[in-house]
Formats: sequence, C-alpha cells, structure tokens
Amino acid sequence: MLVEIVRKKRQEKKKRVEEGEEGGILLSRLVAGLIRGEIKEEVVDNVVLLVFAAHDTISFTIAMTFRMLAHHPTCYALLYQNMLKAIVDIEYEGYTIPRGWKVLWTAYGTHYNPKYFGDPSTFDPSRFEDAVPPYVFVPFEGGPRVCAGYQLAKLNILIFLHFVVTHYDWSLRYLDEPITMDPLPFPFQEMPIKISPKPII
Ligand code: HEM
Repeated sequence: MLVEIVRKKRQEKKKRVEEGEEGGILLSRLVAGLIRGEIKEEVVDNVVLLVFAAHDTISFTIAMTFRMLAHHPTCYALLYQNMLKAIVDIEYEGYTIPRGWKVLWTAYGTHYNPKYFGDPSTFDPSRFEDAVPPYVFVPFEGGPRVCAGYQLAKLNILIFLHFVVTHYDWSLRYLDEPITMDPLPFPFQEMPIKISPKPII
C-alpha cells in the first residue's frame, strides 16, 4: 500500500519538484528527495520507521502509565491534583571502548541501576523531584541519535493523561495481569479498562 502511495505521490510531484518546489509534509519532502535522486528506496522504510517509532512507543507508554497509576492510588491522587493545577516538565560515563567491540546499551541497564535510582523497581515518581544527572534518565536516549519525536511524544502523552485523569473515572479490568516484553512492556491481556465520564459537580 505504501509503495503505491509513494509511486502516486512521485508522479504528482515530479513536475513541481523539477520546477524547484520545496516544502510540504514529511512524505512530500521524502518523495522530493527521491525525485531529485538524493535518496533511493528509503522513502517507504522511513515512513514505516516513523509509524512504528511514533505509534507503538506512545501507546505502550500510555498503557503502562495507567497500569502503574492503577497500582499506586496515592501517586494517582497526587497526579490528579497536579493535573488540575498545571503541566509538568521532564528532561555515559567515560569508558574506553576497545576498537572493534560492539556495544549493546539498554535503557533498562541504566534505569534499574541502584547507583542512580534507589530501589529502582519501585514505582516512585517522586524520585524525579530532585534533579537527575545528565544521561541517566534516558528513555529517548540522547546525543546525536536522540529520539526525533521526543518533544511530540511527551506532549502527546501529557495531553492524553491530562484529559483522562481530569475528565474520566476508570479502573483496570485485570489489575494484576502479567506484563510481557514484545519488545516493549505491555500487559498480557491487552489491559481492558472500564471508563466513564466523571460526574459533573
Ligand atoms: C514514548 C514515546 C517514544 C519513545 C520512548 C521513543 C524512544 C526512542 C529511542 C530510545 C530512540 C533511539 C533509538 C536508537 O537509535 O537506538 C528513538 C529514535 C527515534 N524516534 Fe522515538 N520514541 C518515542 C516516540 C517517538 C515519536 C512520537 C516519533 C515521531 C513522531 C519518534 C521518532 C523517532 C525517530 C525518527 C527516531 C530515529 C532517530 C535517529 O536515529 O536519528 N519517536 N526513539
């Protein structure tokens, strides 16, 4: 399907790109690059990357956030109070790596390191009240390959959370369903929730 969309777009844009047209949405820009011969078949790959990078990450994060909130009513009450008031804000050590080595770093390795986060497996958002050193809390990684959509992702999640928390009452159908890793964490029974608008006071 995507290949067909790109083919159509390419036909539509050919003349305009040859006349020097710039701009448009990401797909238009990628196709323009294709027409100018700057990139080859990477258009489809990039769109697929973006869909997965942008969709599953956000939806899984939101799902796991609600799961944690359901398990921690005190945190939830605090969040609710804060959400009513305002919006929040978020934000390597020097090793010598021998030539030829491949390095596999995972965020879990750092995020579960008790050196940086005491009692790391406890859900405790208050730990972020004190400043965390740079490159220690890195869900979006950092440096030149930092997630290209991290601002959008944070905003998206925050807005979603804000509206659900302030407008709805909800509960998890299976509070303790197991979490599977595939490769992102997600509840095994797909986390059905009961949700209803908050009564108007
Ligand atoms: C909770 C949501 C998200 C998380 C946790 C997340 C996490 C990450 C991480 C860790 C990387 C680095 C991968 C690597 O090279 O090792 C990355 C890369 C990337 N992310 Fe995200 N991401 C999220 C949402 C998004 C969204 C919404 C978009 C686009 C709208 C996006 C687009 C990208 C792209 C294009 C890259 C590749 C950047 C590059 O290699 O230059 N991500 N993301």
